[in-house]
Amino acid sequence: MEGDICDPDRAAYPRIFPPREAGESDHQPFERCVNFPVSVVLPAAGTGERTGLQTPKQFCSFLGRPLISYTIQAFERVSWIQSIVVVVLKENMALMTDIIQRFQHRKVRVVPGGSTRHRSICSGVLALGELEGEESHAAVQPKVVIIHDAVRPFVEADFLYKIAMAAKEQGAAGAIRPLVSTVIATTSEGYLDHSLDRAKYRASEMPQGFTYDVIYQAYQRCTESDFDFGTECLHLALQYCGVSAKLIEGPPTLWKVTYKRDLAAAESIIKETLSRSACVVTGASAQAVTLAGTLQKAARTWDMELNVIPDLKGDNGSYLLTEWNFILVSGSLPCLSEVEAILTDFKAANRAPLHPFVIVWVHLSSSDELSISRTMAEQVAIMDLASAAKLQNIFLYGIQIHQSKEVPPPPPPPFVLMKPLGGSGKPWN
Ligand SMILES: Nc1ccn([C@@H]2O[C@H](COP(=O)(O)OP(=O)(O)OP(=O)(O)O)[C@@H](O)[C@H]2O)c(=O)n1
Ligand SMILES: O=P(O)(O)OC[C@@H](O)[C@@H](O)[C@@H](O)CO
Repeated sequence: MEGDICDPDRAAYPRIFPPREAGESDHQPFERCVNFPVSVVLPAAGTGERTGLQTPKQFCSFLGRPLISYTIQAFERVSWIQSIVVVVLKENMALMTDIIQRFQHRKVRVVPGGSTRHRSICSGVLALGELEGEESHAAVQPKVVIIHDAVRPFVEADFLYKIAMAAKEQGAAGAIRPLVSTVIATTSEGYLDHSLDRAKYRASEMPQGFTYDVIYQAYQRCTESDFDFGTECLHLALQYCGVSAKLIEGPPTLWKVTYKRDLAAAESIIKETLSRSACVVTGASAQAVTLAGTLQKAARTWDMELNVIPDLKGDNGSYLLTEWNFILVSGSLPCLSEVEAILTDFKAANRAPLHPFVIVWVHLSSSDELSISRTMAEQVAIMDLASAAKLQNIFLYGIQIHQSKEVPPPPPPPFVLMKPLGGSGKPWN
């Protein structure tokens, strides 16, 4: 049914969420989902000439991670998207496969692109009709295809939901934004011919959605000239399938990375949003899970996203590659081995810590017999560990929350960071 609540663990996904615009609705803890198969085509076979860089912009790295990995993650975290086809130049297919493996992306297939964006998108759409390998078990031919430029990393699940639902109803749907500049027509001699009434026009952005049949037919019927010079999929749907797309005004975060300045803007947004997310590792301790749950609820009021996981093993290992702030909550007697283990995991993940990581070790102690000497010894030990971690560009903080057995536990304190033990980095928030 439309709007079914599903995937209540959505918060468990690693998230990059674009800065909230004034008045935007608060982050929803649950995700609306659709009840028909939806797949995504991410055209990423361009060369990014307008950036003036050798590296195509979709492969430019921010905080040790290529731009396209952030875009893929934005779609991966949407549980009702069954599969993602990334379309890259043949010579970049090995690189793209490596990125998928390194950042443990799921539901992703790579296909070769073409000499123009339309040819690349068409290649992705055709691939959705030819399911192969393990994909054929997990995914079916989609009812709706979402097409989204791989260089638009800031896209939210709520907007994708709107586009998918409108595409299913209407056959096609697209994101639009108000024009910033007026559109004018020029004469062949380079003079003004006429200007368009800006109020009547909008900028066509991405994501766009189409029923599979519409976009498939549109590409079957369009001309070579469309393939070579066209820039608008919505036009093909209208021209060759008679489907007039539903237009939905999107948030300003849907902009496309086109010029070098856009790369700098994207990096600052990624950094800003990453500083507002953290991974809480609770271990097996029920006490730690309780505190983490309280923290997660409180963090939402600070516009922060906390992913709560028991450990960093298996699939959760991907957090070591995508998260920058970790809160290790240990309810047992302080065992530095948990901290040492996470530092070892970081080393094994071979993260190039160009920017400081932060690990906050929260130790809940309820024993009244904690001897002063023991506490001192632990503090010295963790400060030594923090000094060693700092050489890896990891700032280790320690917080000890001691509650006596005699006194009922107080409400969890507002999460205030202590001065770093041994580190000297800025508190992460
Ligand atoms: N033959 C092409 C050209 C573009 N794209 C993709 O379409 C998206 C939007 O295109 P654009 O911003 O124009 O990217 P480039 O073509 O790489 O940029 P430029 O025109 O500056 O070279 C990008 O993700 C790009 O990789 C594609 O898949 N295949
Ligand atoms: O023309 P470019 O390849 O730079 O970008 C593609 C854009 O035209 C396209 O993403 C939107 O305008 C929606 O169709």
